[in-house]
Amino acid sequence: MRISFVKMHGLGNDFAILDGRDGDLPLLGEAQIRALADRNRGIGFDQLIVLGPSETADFAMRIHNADGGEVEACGNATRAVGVLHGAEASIETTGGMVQVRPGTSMAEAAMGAGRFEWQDIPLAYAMDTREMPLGWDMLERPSAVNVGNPHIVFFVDDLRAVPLETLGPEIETDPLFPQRINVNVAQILSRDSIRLRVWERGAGLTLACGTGACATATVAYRQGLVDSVVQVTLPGGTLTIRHDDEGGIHMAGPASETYRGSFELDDFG
Ligand SMILES: N[C@@H](CCC[C@H](N)C(=O)O)C(=O)O
Repeated sequence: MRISFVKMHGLGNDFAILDGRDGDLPLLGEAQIRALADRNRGIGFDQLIVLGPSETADFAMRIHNADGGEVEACGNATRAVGVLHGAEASIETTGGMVQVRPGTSMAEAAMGAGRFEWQDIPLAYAMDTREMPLGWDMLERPSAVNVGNPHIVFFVDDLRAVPLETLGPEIETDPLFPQRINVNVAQILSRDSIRLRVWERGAGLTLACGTGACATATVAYRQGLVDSVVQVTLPGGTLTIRHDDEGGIHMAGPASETYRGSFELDDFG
């Protein structure tokens, strides 16, 4: 079976998008997704995005990391899918409902409110974003927030000094996090500017993580470190994150199509 895809990216966080909104896509297995994600032998992407029909929203979006695992939310893909769709839309994800409003090579997305919990266990000290008494080497006293998907956020004085390529996988797979976790390391530059690097669960170091930017900005805002509108700069570029009066998180930033193609499913297991 031949399957068409659209390759897109948001700040260099890249996706292959399969459009099954008319309902005729087969379900791909984890091994097939891993093979397609291979940057030498497959298409190569951080996440595979599968669009489908929805009874509660304009359409549904399922998200798979490069390791094949299905996850709940993806901020950069939300904007990319908005640009692909070309009109304002509500999108059902397993992490909740999101709204997207596309412009030219950019989109704004309403990502919902952050839930201050630690994986399945809402902890008293995590509920109000207080720092948690935990540490991994030079990364200490994180906060945890769920913005559809789970994130842990560390604030540091010098982002460049953090070996995220070694600490990221260690924290992601710590037995404290049975569902694994996205690891954000951030430096506050001013009340409206944050510098951020993210080790993504199931994808590793990426050029940008939209939900990571939302998670980091919302923790920083709740802790009084930044204003309600903040620029979050990742290796791939900058997102604007805004908090509304109800606690909703809004993200704005670029997204664009790279190319279109197709693959033979049998070639990928
Ligand atoms: N790149 C994404 C997040 C993708 C999912 C994440 N790795 C997870 O496992 O939750 C974004 O832009 O938000």
